[in-house]
Amino acid sequence: MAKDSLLHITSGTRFGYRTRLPWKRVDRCLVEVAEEVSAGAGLHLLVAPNGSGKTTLLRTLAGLSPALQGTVKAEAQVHYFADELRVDPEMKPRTFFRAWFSGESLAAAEKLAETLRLSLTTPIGKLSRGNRQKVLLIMAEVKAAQSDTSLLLMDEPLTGLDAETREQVTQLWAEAKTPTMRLVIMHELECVRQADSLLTIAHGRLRHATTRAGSTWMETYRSLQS
Ligand SMILES: Nc1ncnc2c1ncn2[C@@H]1O[C@H](COP(=O)(O)OP(=O)(O)OP(=O)(O)O)[C@@H](O)[C@H]1O
Repeated sequence: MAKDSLLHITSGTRFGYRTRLPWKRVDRCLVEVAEEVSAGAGLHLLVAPNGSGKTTLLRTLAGLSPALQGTVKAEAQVHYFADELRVDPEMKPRTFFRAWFSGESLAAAEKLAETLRLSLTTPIGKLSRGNRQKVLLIMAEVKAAQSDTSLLLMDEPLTGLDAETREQVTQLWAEAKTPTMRLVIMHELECVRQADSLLTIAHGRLRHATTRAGSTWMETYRSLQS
């Protein structure tokens, strides 16, 4: 594993799922890794068409499902955040944060809620989609701040957020003090100004660009997809 690399996926690794037919088990491969992938602290975007295997890839990196073949190594505390917060809808963000954090971490979570204009006293089930996302985003930031080195795997964390909040969140990511690698699934590349690399899935292959082809990552994305 290269120095400063927090995530390493060896070439030949295959991501997908297994189905069981009555007489045998069948591997359904969604993503193959032809060239090894290494990435370190910073913001890494995972952008690919619907149904191409992004969530499956992220869940495998999180250890929630096995790789069909090959290995994945993470040299960091791994935290996975699904695309939706699944908790008791009656729970309020304040109670949620108090269940997870105390002391300085709890204070940091409550401060972030204020910064992002999240009501701590509205039941989570009554919050809008964007406001529910804020609970997840705050959770992720405080978790990252608690570890020396973290790998945050986030499935569409910016979905549902208004433009101002997106701006604030990407700013928070850029200013984070602890060495954190964020691998973030997203669909709207336009809202990201600064990122360290872009991963995509094209024709079932994982592709990784560490330099931007044009003024935005969109051009890089298009060239990797072609
Ligand atoms: N355990 C499973 N059993 C059956 N099908 C599965 C399983 N896991 C994933 N799939 C299928 O694999 C495909 C890829 O799913 P995945 O959710 O990883 O894609 P995605 O790129 O995240 O999609 P989206 O952008 O729409 O969220 C989908 O067609 C999905 O239905």
